[in-house]
Amino acid sequence: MGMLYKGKWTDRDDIIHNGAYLRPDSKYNSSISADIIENIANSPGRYWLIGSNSCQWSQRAMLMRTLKKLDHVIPLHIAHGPRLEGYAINGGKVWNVPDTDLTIQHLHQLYTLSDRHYTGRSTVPVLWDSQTRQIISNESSQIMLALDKIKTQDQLPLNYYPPSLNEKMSDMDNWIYNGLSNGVYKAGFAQSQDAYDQAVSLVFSTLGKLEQILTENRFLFGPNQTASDWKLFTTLIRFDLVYFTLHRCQKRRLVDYPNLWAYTRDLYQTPSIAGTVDITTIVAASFQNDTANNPHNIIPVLPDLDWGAPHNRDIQSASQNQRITG
Ligand SMILES: N[C@@H](CCC(=O)N[C@@H](CS)C(=O)NCC(=O)O)C(=O)O
Repeated sequence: MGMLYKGKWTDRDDIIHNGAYLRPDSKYNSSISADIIENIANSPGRYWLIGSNSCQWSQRAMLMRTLKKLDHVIPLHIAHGPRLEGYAINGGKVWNVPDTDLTIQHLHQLYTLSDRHYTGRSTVPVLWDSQTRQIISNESSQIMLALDKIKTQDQLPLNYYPPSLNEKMSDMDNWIYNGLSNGVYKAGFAQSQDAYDQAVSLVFSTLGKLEQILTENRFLFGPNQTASDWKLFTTLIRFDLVYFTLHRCQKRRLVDYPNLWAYTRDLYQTPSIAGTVDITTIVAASFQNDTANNPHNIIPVLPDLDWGAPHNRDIQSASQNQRITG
């Protein structure tokens, strides 16, 4: 896949250790300051979100932008195209870095614009400050949290991080990340049987426990959606399409878990969300860019999944269906 080393693109990877995949921490991982959050609201068009339609981490940030009605405040650029040096920024063509006369072709060039000695992976999503030409964050969870805090006039007063759930959400997010959301990558990128076995076992024990939790609750923490649900959603929606086959997580499909499958449809049917899900690109880009698992670049035929089928989960908590505001 390749990465930047001291500002230069190299073939190094640094992600497999003893046969196991180890996702490096994002380099711009700190929490986004209150000043920047205020600036985002007050300077529409200054901060850009760069994401990819195939990537579950990008989709988390893109979802939050949509849920919080920030589309006119934070422009979105979708990175796509052949990955010659990591992510192409604009389908193989050049892209004008916003508010500059600079053009780039690869995502990694945005990283070296921000820090010309950057060492690390160049990943999406990126929150980019077009004024200072700096990456503000390349960590989806920090971007989500910051977007949730932005207040604009025409926004619904929704809060996906209710303060009362702070600790519980953080525990839930870590558990789901380790077992499932990153677990499917540990399974898919494993280079030893042992590493694969361990990862897959954790994937399915996590799914089993989630199925249980969703027997009692419409969403992870009750009748209201939280950011934890949206993080989980971006993994679940890819499960039968990509992780089941390409990453060999094939003990059970998402559709074999009645609660999880209905829960995923419930989230998918939330207004404006379907527009952030590009099934065709999720499948095509995942299969075309994983030459280790799919050397001939064959894109599989999509499974028949009816995302629009009634989910019937609102019945469960109709009496308590009040939004948390904040
Ligand atoms: N922890 C990061 C992970 C981001 C990430 O790994 N993105 C993948 C795409 S799904 C990527 O850009 N990979 C390119 C690479 O590792 O070179 C986040 O949640 O934002």
